[in-house]
Amino acid sequence: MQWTLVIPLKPLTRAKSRLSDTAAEGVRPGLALAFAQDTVAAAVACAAVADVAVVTDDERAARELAALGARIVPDTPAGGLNAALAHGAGVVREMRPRTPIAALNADLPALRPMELAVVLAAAGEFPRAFLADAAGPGTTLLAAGPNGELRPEFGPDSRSRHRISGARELELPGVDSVRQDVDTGDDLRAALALGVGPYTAAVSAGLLIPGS
Ligand SMILES: Nc1nc2c(ncn2[C@@H]2O[C@H](COP(=O)(O)OP(=O)(O)OP(=O)(O)O)[C@@H](O)[C@H]2O)c(=O)[nH]1
Ligand SMILES: C=C(OP(=O)(O)O)C(=O)O
Repeated sequence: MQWTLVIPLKPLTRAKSRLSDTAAEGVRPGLALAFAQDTVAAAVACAAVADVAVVTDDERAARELAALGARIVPDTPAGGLNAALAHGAGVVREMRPRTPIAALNADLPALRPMELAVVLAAAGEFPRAFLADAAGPGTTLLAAGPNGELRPEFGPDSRSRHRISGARELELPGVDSVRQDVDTGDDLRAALALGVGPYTAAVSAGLLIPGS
């Protein structure tokens, strides 16, 4: 099965506010972009992925991520993460009516293409499925098969929201890189320990991260 991924990215100057104790205000936009670049590069390199659509209004991110092979979808004026994902999924389905779709967070700097392929193969067994984030209460990937709607419920407690919505939770060993999103300094240390991609490695080399 060949998937289309929908990756949401808010304007870089507003991104990653919970990293304020780890990265100064002037550094956070570049760090958020680096996370997205490593995420998109790994997604594009995944054998199970036919197309990557990034939903963003950020011009710099759009330029850099298009250069990696992503299709850019302008954000919806409705605003908010779930509206952006539903909008992106709608645009994708207009172009490819029966493509399976997976929403993927843009903050997975350790993402490995092989692990993403394992998660997508498992997701393909169910009409809707999701993967919890490494911290536990969140979600990093939500998938819908060829005939299913995404119905995203990202945000606080999205793991239980996705479970309640009827999506199947994927419990898989060996897919840490798909679960390790980065919201806090501790998350960044965990991602660096897994091994991040080249964009995040370059930017985080300039940060003094205690404990890393
Ligand atoms: N296109 C789009 N993406 C969004 C929007 N809100 C959040 N996102 C993206 O959704 C993912 C999770 O977002 P959040 O956890 O809310 O924001 P964040 O920038 O990762 O972190 P914080 O600022 O610390 O909350 C990230 O990839 C964001 O860039 C939105 O309104 N539009
Ligand atoms: C929006 C989510 O991600 P984050 O952990 O980045 O807030 C989520 O887990 O639903």
